[in-house]
Amino acid sequence: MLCEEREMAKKEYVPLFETRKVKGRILFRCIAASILLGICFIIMYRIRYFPVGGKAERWTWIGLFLSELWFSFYWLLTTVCRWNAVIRIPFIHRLSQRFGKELPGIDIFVCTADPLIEPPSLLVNTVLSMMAYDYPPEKLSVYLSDDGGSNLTFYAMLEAANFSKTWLPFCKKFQVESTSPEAYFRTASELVNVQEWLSVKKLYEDMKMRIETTIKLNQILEYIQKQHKGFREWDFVSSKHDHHTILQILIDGRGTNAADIEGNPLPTLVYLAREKRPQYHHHFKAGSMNALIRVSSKITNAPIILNVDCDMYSNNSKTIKSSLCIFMDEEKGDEIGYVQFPQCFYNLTKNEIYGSSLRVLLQLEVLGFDANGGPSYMGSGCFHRRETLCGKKYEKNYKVDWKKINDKKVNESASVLEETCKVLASCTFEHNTPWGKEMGLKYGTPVEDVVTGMSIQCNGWKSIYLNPEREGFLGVAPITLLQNLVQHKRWAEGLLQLFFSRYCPLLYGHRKIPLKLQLMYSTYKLWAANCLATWYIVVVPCLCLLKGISLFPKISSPWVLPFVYVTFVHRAHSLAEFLWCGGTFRGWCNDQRIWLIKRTTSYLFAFFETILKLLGYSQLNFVVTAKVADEDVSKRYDQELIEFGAASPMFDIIKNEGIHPKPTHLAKLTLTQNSKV
Ligand SMILES: O=c1ccn([C@@H]2O[C@H](COP(=O)(O)OP(=O)(O)O[C@H]3O[C@H](CO)[C@@H](O)[C@H](O)[C@H]3O)[C@@H](O)[C@H]2O)c(=O)[nH]1
Ligand SMILES: [Mn+2]
Repeated sequence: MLCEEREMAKKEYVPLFETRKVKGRILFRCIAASILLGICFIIMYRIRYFPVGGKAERWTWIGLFLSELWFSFYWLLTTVCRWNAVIRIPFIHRLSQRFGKELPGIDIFVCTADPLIEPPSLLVNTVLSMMAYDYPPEKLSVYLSDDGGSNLTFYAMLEAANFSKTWLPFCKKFQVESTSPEAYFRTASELVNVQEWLSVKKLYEDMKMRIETTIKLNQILEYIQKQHKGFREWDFVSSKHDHHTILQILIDGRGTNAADIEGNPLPTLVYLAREKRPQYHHHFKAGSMNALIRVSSKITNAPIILNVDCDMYSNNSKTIKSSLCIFMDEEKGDEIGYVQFPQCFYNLTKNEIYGSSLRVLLQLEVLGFDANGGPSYMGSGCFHRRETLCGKKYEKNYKVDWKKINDKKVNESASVLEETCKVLASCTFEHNTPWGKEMGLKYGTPVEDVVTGMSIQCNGWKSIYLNPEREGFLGVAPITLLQNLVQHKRWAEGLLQLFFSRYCPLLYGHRKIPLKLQLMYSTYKLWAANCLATWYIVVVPCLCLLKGISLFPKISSPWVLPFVYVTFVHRAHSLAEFLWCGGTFRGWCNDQRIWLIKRTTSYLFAFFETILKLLGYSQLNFVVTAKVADEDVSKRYDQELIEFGAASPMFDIIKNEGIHPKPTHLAKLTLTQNSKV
């Protein structure tokens, strides 16, 4: 009988999302096979023609051979990433039909760390865009974690809470996209209703001006301070590194006071600055996320958590619903731990001078992850199941009863919650608990996202990648060369450290995730390790040319063919991929240049710092990427000029490198470069 019922249910089942295979994989596999053949010939050549002459010849030959072997191995890893690929298509209308009023609560976590390099006006836009999702407001809550512990940020949030009363009904009425006011007023070409449009725009601009003036003044005027009890908390704050927990529920979505100008309910909005004391490590973003997980569990406790960086505003009001199509699919949804959206950027220029769109990675390679267990967690634009994030292991036949989850109610008043939840965000709360290890985001690494995602997959969950045509989230890509290199150094270093830790995908993931996924993770974790072989190839053959040592076959020899073939086809394939992902030819050339620069600077520094850390000589650190720049810098960025900005040892390296051998060339590059090199 039961069996029959199940059969019936199966027949009626209409999926909420669909999986499609990416085309062109057979062609790719043929190309890969031909490159592999070429590599075999190169290896044969290296062995057969091993020089018998001088010592220098032999050693340089061995060095080159090892570099080539490394590159071949690395190429194999990248080929695994591309072997199969899938895309997912959610059916939002089916979700609404089927679940109507039974949609689950969503807690949105936004993290910020510093009001100077992550301006509150940017943050306000992110928060407003999140509050304006096309989703029942009583089921939506936005939590901000302020690691800067700044009353300026708090003030900006109050302004956001206030403006949301006008902004949300406006978005709803005119179906605004994007729901970030800044982005909307920057790009909206059509005036929906001139009067209303202008008045909301004016309200927004006034608010922005008030926030920016306050930031410039660097203090909150007295009359503003009187408007909210929360400001009094700062009377006891000595510095951003030394203060108690500040928790303020700015909008209590359950209350009757929480209504917009048209009387509709508003989402809950919470401000949290967790406790900080100099003697306790705060574990950067992972620490603040874990504090948010605990605090939110007592206030709204939504079963799904969306996490974004402070600059990543929502660009698509349907994003929550698309992600729910995955989680709530009756057949495949229950095994999904998280749904990741790509990190897209609104400030990219046409030819992406710094290659910061990560185009091929986000549009192609990650589809390979998805075909083999799921994408890595990328820190922003990711929907998690709360229990998965808290360390729950997947059990076969696990089923969520969405109705039951919806029924939880919290009765305490906002002010009681503010007091009772403080302890959850204190420095000592996590002592002798599994937080940071088995629960929540993992500590001890600057790439908490990657390791947390991988451990969720090792707990038996799958993940899914959604990349809708209209981007789900848009953020700020770093706009100077140094910012780019420093960001990549943080990533490469964090990833390599993981490779040498107990979280090495080959060991930690053994028998828990598919082998292919283990190898894909390794590709990223070994980014930094590329620096040595790259340096060798950049420097040694040139020196050998000067010394008359021959390392490659003569043009007339047939052995030259595999070298030419592999180089040419490999690069042509890379170009084709780049264009397929929507890039330009020049963009690809820029990407190649930045690729070489990164490999010889960021990765080199990351490599040696990892070794120092392994030996215990260096400490963990997280350099937050700036999200503002002065006007001149932005202008040069728009003109696609490389910005060197502050001095850095990384630049000394570029100066001496093969790409631009003459220092004068570098100076010229600074001033006049327009990506022609
Ligand atoms: O002590 C800290 C440091 C950072 N952050 C926040 O973490 C986010 C990411 O920092 P950012 O400097 O923008 O790093 P990115 O390199 O742009 O971010 C990517 O890489 C990080 C790991 O290296 C992940 O944490 C991010 O989610 C991911 O988007 C920002 O919102 C910060 O405000 C904190 O909350 N506390
Ligand atoms: Mn960022």
